[in-house]
Amino acid sequence: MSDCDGSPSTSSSSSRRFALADIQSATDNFADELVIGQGGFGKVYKGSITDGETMTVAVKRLNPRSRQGAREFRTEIEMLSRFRYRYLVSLIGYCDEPDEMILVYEYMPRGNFADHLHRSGNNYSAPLPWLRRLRICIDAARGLDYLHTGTSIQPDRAIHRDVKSSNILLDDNWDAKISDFGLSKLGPEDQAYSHVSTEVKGTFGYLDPEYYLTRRLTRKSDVYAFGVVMLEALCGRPAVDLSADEEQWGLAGWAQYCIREGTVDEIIDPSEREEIKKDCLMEFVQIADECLHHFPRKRPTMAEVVVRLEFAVAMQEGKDSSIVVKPAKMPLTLQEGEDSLDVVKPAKMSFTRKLQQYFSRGTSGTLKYFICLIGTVQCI
Ligand SMILES: Nc1ncnc2c1ncn2[C@@H]1O[C@H](COP(=O)(O)OP(=O)(O)OP(=O)(O)O)[C@@H](O)[C@H]1O
Repeated sequence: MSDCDGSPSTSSSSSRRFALADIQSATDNFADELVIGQGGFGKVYKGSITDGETMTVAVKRLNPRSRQGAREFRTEIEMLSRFRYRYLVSLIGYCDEPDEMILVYEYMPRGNFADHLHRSGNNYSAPLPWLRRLRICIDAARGLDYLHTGTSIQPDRAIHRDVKSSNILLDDNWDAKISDFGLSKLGPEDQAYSHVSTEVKGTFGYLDPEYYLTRRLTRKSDVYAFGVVMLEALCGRPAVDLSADEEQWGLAGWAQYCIREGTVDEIIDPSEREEIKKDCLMEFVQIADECLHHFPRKRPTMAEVVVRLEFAVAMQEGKDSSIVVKPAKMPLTLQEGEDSLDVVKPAKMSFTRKLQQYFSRGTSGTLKYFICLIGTVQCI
């Protein structure tokens, strides 16, 4: 496959620019039988490119009538060329010609998380086991944490702005990756809580009410949307369901009401009800509830969410339940604008090892959290 002449029109030096003829041959000239999805951007095709070896890819072709348009096309290329990580879908290249805007991604054979949770689409076969749902949530949370905090090698930070279950894709091994960066915003630089003022964009059912009211976008809007995804994973219901009774139209509001009333058992996906262990359920529901906190500052960071979901997995697996680590109040003085960390729940001792592994990748935000946690654990 040959590169087009001319340099890319974005700063995407690490993504290839393809000729339209290459994409046409990869997708059998956009054959209908190769369509694997459809979003606001346009149709997505399964394709095959040969560059030395043959590789299966997903090809997203901009519908010229799409409202999303050229800006999001360029944002997607910019973001995915900058942010490369195992929990973010990889952009292989793009085609940018006068009448065509096309994105070429690694192919994710098991489709999106939403189809599996809501029993729709071609990829759905049987209800996902609870542990698989938990692990998918952890992978997605890691992807978002990376986006929010960067690393010492890759210091950029970003807010995704369209976190939802259909933007979590699954590979053959059920490993999950975040996709669809067309609405993402780079920055803010340092503080977990600093914001950018921007037009409200996203998807109904996942929109942070504070962002909607104030247009102040922070990473915590992604955290809110992630809380909705967690509820979808627990309940097997979509974020918005207009076929349900009126008070249940929005999953976030309905689930939070049930949590307050102590009736959360009733909204668990029936296929999971017998499977979920009680302490795991309590931890999971508490994390989701905190992600949906009305005040963005009170929501956890994605780094905290990752750690606490790992605790939830350990509880579900029933590992080392005799040794419990109980984090005390955080000893560090938080700087103006940083998130409160004193919401950490009791956790299991063996977990500190996993924590060390996790934090060894050395992101500044997560490292701070690790120091806080290790500094305060005590065995009981
Ligand atoms: N890399 C990929 N591998 C496999 N399937 C994919 C890939 N990218 C997208 N798809 C499939 O195509 C569908 C549509 O994707 P797309 O990102 O265009 O839309 P969306 O996120 O579902 O909706 P919207 O763009 O309106 O927010 C996805 O839900 C998924 O099922």
